[in-house]
Amino acid sequence: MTFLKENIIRETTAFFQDDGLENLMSRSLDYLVAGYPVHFTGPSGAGKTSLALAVAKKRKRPVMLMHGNHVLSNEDLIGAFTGYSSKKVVDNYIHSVYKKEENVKELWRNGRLLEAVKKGYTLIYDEFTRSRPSTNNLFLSILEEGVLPLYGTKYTEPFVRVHPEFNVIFTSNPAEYAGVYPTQDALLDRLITIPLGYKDNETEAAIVQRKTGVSENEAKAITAFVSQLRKICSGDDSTGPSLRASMMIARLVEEADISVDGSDKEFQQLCRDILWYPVSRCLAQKGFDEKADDLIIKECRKVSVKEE
Ligand SMILES: Nc1ncnc2c1ncn2[C@@H]1O[C@H](COP(=O)(O)OP(=O)(O)OP(=O)(O)O)[C@@H](O)[C@H]1O
Repeated sequence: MTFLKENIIRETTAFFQDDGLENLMSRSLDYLVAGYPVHFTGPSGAGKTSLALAVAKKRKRPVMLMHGNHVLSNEDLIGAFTGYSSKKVVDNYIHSVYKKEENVKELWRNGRLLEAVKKGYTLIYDEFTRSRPSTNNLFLSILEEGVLPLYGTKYTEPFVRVHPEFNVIFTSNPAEYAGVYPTQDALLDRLITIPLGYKDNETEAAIVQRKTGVSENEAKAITAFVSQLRKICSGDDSTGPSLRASMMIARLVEEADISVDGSDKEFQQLCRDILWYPVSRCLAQKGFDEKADDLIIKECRKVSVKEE
C-alpha cells in the first residue's frame, strides 16, 4: 500500500529556459515589440502555452489569456448588450403636483478582445484553431488595419482603434484533428509562425526535476524512457507520450515513494497506467501488432537510475 506524501515543495510555475529557449524568447519578444503577432505551433505538451506566457510576461503589459472554442462568438469578443436598467423618479413633494420621470438605459458589457485592444494588453490566444474561422476573421482587421470592427453591435462608431501596445501570441497544434477548423491563409499570412518540437532529453529532464522534486538522475531516467517510447511511436499522425507523461510519472514517484527502477512492480504499474493510452493509440495508428502493455514493460525494464 502506498501513501501520498504531503506538502512537497516544487517550482510548479517556474519557466525553465536553456540557451535555445532563451534565444527563441528574445526573438519572439523582438517581433512582438515590432508589432508582429507570433504563432507557436507544435504537438501537445511541446510547451507552446508556457512559452507564450513567459514571452508575454516579458513585455511588461497586462496579459489576457483566451482559449479557442467553437462557441466563441463575436459577442464574447466584442461585447454585447446585456439588458436594461431603468430609473423612475416620482416627485410628489408638493402633493398637488405629481411629476414622474422615467429613464431606460441599455447595459453594455465589453467583450474580452475589445478590452484587450483598447487597453493595449498582450493577448495569448491559445489553441485558436478551435474557434470558427468566421470568429477569427476579426483578427484580420486588427492585424492589418489596426482597427476592431464593431460588427453586429448597436455602437454608433463602426470600429475602435487598436492600442499601439496591443499584440497577440497565437498557439496551435497542427496534429490536432478533433474539434479544430482550418485557418484562413490570410490570417496565417499575417503571423510569424514558429514551429516548436519536443525538447531534447537534457532540457526535458531539467524541467521535470524542477517541477516535481525528483533527483537529476531520476528525472533523466524517466525522460529518456518516455522519449524512447515517443521515438518509437512518432509518425505522421501520432506523437506518442509527451513531457506531461514524464511529469506525471515523476510527480507520482515522488509523492508515493516509488523507486525509479524498471524492475520494481509498482513503478512498472505506474508507467503502464500513465503511458498505456498514448502508446496504444499511436501503435494502432501505425498499424503495429505489438501490444502497448508489452512495449511499455519492455522499455520500462531498461530504466535504472545512475548513482549520484
Ligand atoms: N520551458 C518550460 N519550463 C517549465 N515547464 C514547462 C516548459 N515547457 C513545458 N513545460 C511544462 O510542460 C507541460 C506542457 O506544457 P504546455 O501546456 O505549455 O504545452 P502545450 O504545447 O501548450 O500543450 P497543449 O498543446 O497540449 O496545450 C506543462 O506542465 C508545462 O508547465
